[in-house]
Amino acid sequence: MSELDSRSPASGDNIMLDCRQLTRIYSEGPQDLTVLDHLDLQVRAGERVAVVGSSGSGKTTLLNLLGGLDRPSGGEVIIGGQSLAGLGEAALGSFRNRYIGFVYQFHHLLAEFTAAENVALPLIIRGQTRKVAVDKAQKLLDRVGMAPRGAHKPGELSGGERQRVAIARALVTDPSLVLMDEPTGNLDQDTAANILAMMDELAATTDCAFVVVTHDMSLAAHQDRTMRLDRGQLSAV
Ligand SMILES: Nc1ncnc2c1ncn2[C@@H]1O[C@H](COP(=O)(O)OP(=O)(O)OP(=O)(O)O)[C@@H](O)[C@H]1O
Repeated sequence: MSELDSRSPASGDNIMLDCRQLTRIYSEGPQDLTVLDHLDLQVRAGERVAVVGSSGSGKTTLLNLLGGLDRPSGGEVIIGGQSLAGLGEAALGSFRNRYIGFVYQFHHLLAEFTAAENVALPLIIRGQTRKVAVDKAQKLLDRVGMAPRGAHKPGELSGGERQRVAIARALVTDPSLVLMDEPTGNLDQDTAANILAMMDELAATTDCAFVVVTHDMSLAAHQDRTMRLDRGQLSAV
């Protein structure tokens, strides 16, 4: 967080993610659909928050706004003191690459690249040399227990292994915020337990904030707190 710390008033009070009055209205259909309605959420550095809610309640919509993949109809998302509203498209892309890690159930690893190359890619995009990027990628792969499989392409890995590679890729840039959508979906219990243990270690050793969307109540219970999304608002569970 060093670069953000120096320019961030919000990080002084330890709030890493600050959503204020976040509203998203879809206007494409015959009727406007208000999915998020003046939603507030604060997540501290090093804190893990689970978001649960029924299908269609707006969890993906929320994650997309938090990750700067979509723009709100109202309100704002502030990460480490930086309002995403203040960033144009190119700056938003760089900010995302630098400060936000994404882990989705369908991990979108690039099939033609090895696991190590997939993990190194966000650093290469950021302008790091290939050597620096690959060295750091190897460290992250080691951390998720995947170092011996770094030379394999995604098609040669199991679902759980691919998910661990995706987590390494999300963390390789030392993000301030990690957004996870069903990170243990499709995984067997042992692999899911491994991933939970890894998240515990990360939360204890970095000041990264986590927002974890899940239907899995045991995964939710494992986070520091759980919020339920309902009718466009979050409330504590
Ligand atoms: N681009 C869009 N245009 C119009 N409506 C949309 C759009 N994206 C999502 N919606 C609607 O917004 C609501 C919330 O969708 P969202 O995908 O955020 O829910 P969710 O909680 O992630 O659901 P699930 O758990 O089933 O994945 C749904 O009614 C959905 O149909």
